[in-house]
Amino acid sequence: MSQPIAIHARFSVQRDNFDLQAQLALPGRGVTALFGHSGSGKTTLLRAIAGLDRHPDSYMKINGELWQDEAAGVFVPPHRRALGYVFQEASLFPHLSVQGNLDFARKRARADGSELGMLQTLTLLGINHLLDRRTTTLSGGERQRVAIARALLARPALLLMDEPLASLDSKRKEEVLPYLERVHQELDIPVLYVSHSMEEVARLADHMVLIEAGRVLASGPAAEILARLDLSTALGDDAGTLVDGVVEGFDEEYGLVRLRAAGGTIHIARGALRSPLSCGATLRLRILARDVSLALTPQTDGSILNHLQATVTTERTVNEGAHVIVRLDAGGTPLLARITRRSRDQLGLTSGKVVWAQIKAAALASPP
Ligand SMILES: Nc1ncnc2c1ncn2[C@@H]1O[C@H](COP(=O)(O)OP(=O)(O)OP(=O)(O)O)[C@@H](O)[C@H]1O
Repeated sequence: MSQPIAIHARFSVQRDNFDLQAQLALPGRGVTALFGHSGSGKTTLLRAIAGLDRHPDSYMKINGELWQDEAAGVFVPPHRRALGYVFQEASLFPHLSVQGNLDFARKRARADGSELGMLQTLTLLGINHLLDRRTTTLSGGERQRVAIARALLARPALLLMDEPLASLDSKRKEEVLPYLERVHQELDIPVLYVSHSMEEVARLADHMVLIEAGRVLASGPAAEILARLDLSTALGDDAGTLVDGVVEGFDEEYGLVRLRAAGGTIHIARGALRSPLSCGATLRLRILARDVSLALTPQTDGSILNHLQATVTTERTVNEGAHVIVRLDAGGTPLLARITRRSRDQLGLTSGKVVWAQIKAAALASPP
């Protein structure tokens, strides 16, 4: 569902070897991922939004409140902006307990902020049992959960997260991600989430801003951006689409889950699910273009389990003419397939042709 725009911003950053020109119009609710390669300008943008760095010719307004308008000489300093900031490494006060850190944030909370009480916040992040602990004795994942709770208790109008999982190993990331998903579901404020991990973006983001070399290449609903052929070069191996499915049953003997998606049934290993799901539960899968192959008839003598009937809509040649990314419509759900140009010619693919998209079940690990 599209959200009304609540954030209007424009930043202009000039550095010796880098310049950023970004115009943003972002929704007032949900997670917006700022996605781009290392050095593309994500942190620069987040710091500008927070007011940690001040740049000329810049502008930032949220919910009708003006934080910066250099043309009019307006600049609200960071400590006066109603925002929470979670950094890569949790910067907690080491001399205070977890409770002390949280009390500090609560004292500084905005009177008119959204009503997320202490108990609700502790429960949301699963940190009730840590209150008496010194922050120096916490694991990395626990520290980040406390840092997120502290940011929320300040009742921000905007939550900024700069790669909050980057300093954690994959096991700790998996520990924290479900809490981020819960925060995402419960919070009624916009979250800007910087990441260069497509896994995190696909899992958390409703909206996406794709940044390349200081420029906004695209901005909009994450599922739409990921399915855009014209961005497939920028996304490289991350090109793929998000597909929503409903669990329709289990194949107990082979440890598989059957998902009903718009284009047909998709099998995925039960062990690849991050939490046990029951029939009727919805699941979002990320299907990478490189994991989809195409056939003119349903192949029953191969190892690939998932076959979705789809229609070719458009295509784009990449990798110096060797590959083609084909965009397909599978019962209303967009899919991308990366195949060789030679295969495209052998199959005689043209717009409107009906094909079978084959997706290896084994490629659909930990969704999305
Ligand atoms: N304080 C600074 N002074 C000078 N140059 C900087 C400064 N901070 C960042 N840069 C440069 O600006 C560019 C953008 O950096 P930025 O940290 O915003 O990128 P990023 O997309 O967040 O990267 P990463 O994913 O690696 O964190 C880079 O070329 C970086 O070297």
